[in-house]
Amino acid sequence: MTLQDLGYNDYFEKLRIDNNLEDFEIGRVIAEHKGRYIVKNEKGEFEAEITGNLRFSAKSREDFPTVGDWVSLLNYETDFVIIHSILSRLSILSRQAVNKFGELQIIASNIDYGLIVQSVNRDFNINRLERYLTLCFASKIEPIIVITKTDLIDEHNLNDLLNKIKTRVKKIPVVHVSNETKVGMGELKKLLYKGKTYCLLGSSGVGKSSLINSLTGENRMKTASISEGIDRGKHVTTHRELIPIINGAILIDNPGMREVGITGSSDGLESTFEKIYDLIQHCKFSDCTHTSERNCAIQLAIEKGQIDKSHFENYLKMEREKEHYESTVVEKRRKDKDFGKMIKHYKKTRKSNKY
Ligand SMILES: Nc1nc2c(ncn2[C@@H]2O[C@H](COP(=O)(O)OP(=O)(O)OP(=O)(O)O)[C@@H](O)[C@H]2O)c(=O)[nH]1
Ligand SMILES: [Zn+2]
Repeated sequence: MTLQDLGYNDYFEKLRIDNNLEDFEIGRVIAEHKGRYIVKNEKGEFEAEITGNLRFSAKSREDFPTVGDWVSLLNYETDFVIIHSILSRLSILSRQAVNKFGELQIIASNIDYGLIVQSVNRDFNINRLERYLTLCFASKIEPIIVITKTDLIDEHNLNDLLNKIKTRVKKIPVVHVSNETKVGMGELKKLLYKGKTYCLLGSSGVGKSSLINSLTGENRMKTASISEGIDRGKHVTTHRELIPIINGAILIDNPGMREVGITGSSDGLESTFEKIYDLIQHCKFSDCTHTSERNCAIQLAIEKGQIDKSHFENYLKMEREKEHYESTVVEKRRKDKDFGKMIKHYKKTRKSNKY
């Protein structure tokens, strides 16, 4: 397997040269577990740890490697390497859950496309679809909508559902598949490009694992755990979280991915609600709430059927959440800072009161 097969390209090669890393080997992080990593390159798979320097200079979670990262390597041993640096990331997917330092939890990096998966039955929900879109835009990941389990409804109902998506979601590819009959798989395959990295986003039970099996052509869930003699004799079970799929594309799937939160809000609303942002710019009332004012640009557009009322309502909801989310993060940071100051002050007075 070459670096290109793992997703390496001219962009990262330029980064390597610009950062004077020509003398280093390069690899991609394919798994992470409690500060230990598996890195893969054309020479094989290696267990890895970060240099002390990287550890001590790290200011936040973002400064540690994550699955999908391209890293420069030191100290080649038979099966062990040291991660010397992380090439700057093209995209970062993080969990909206905020840790005690007010940081997001990073799930994976350098993902090109996000397959947003919803099934035609109970799970189908356009508001949620817009949430996932927003998450993708905020993460710099290109979204593709994949509707699954199409074998469970007839053609008429499927078209209804696809039309519903079309009226609310513009400019995003939508494909529909069945993991049972494999209908539509050909269309999805056309969107899987060689050397591009994908991830699957969607609720539990929508058919993500089945889709992985369809796209790898093997029962991955059986082959995922490989017990190997890494860590010098100690046997650990490692899940490779970066999976080669058809067409030479790459899929990142890890436990965190399944928990990607879409409850908190994020940036990216401008792209999901592009038309609404545009209309707001053109609303002639500067202090308009766009909810009840007469001749408000938004209200007029809704009346004329240019935008969907439910689309606008989802926008309002997500905007409110975003504001709430941002204020809690600011508040949290302020409190942590105050606490830090208090500790400092306490230590200082304790010192000066020594005798
Ligand atoms: N009829 C039908 N059933 C499907 C299809 N895809 C998946 N299923 C079934 O739906 C159930 C859930 O599928 P999974 O692939 O495990 O769903 P998942 O998204 O991976 O779920 P989590 O692992 O919980 O995140 C299983 O019983 C599958 O057999 C499909 O295209 N058609
Ligand atoms: Zn208005």
